[in-house]
Amino acid sequence: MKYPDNILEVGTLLPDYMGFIFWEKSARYFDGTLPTLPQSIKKIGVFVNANKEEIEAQVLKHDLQAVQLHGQESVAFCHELKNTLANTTEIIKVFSVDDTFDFNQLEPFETVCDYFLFDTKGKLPGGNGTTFDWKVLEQYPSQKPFFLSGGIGLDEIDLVKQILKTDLPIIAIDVNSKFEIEAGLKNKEELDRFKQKINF
Ligand SMILES: O=C(O)c1ccccc1N[C@@H]1O[C@H](COP(=O)(O)O)[C@@H](O)[C@H]1O
Repeated sequence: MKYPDNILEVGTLLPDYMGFIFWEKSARYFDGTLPTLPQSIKKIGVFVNANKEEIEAQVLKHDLQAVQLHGQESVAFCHELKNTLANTTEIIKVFSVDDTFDFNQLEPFETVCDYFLFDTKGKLPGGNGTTFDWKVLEQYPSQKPFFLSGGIGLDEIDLVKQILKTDLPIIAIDVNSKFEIEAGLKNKEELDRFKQKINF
């Protein structure tokens, strides 16, 4: 999300989370002032290999309830960040998935983040607009709840409904570029349709 009026408009749909990209190279880069959203919506800051001070500054400035680490952040970094943010901010660690993804790499992150997020491996760190083959998630070895992400749009409604019927601990369906009129500007009507259809 990027534009205040659009943020407020989408806020009326009461998503559980709303994300703001703090990676300067993104067309969705957010450097404005956040309007006041309903309290139930947790604001996520999305970062790519940012340093601790930068993350902490944005958390304080925008009163973020969660940070999404969308780069190659290490276990030690997540651990340090968790202590710095005094456990009051959720830490979501992103993994870029393809058919060869090794789920063993998750284990050391178990104790240093609150959620995993699985996005599709692509040219960009995120926002590639492509899905990965969710069949690989049959190998998911953990109980930790995760966000399902990567190129999810209206065409994926049936697949989303199917995967939500499995035992996988999916806590959120994360949508982005497939619901855009232009980068950062979301189509509220389409988001509403998606939300009603998946009824999550
Ligand atoms: O959207 C971006 O520009 C972006 C840039 C850098 C890191 C993450 C980014 N977006 C996140 O990527 C996933 C998947 O998005 P999409 O559905 O494939 O467009 C999502 O979490 C976005 O917040």
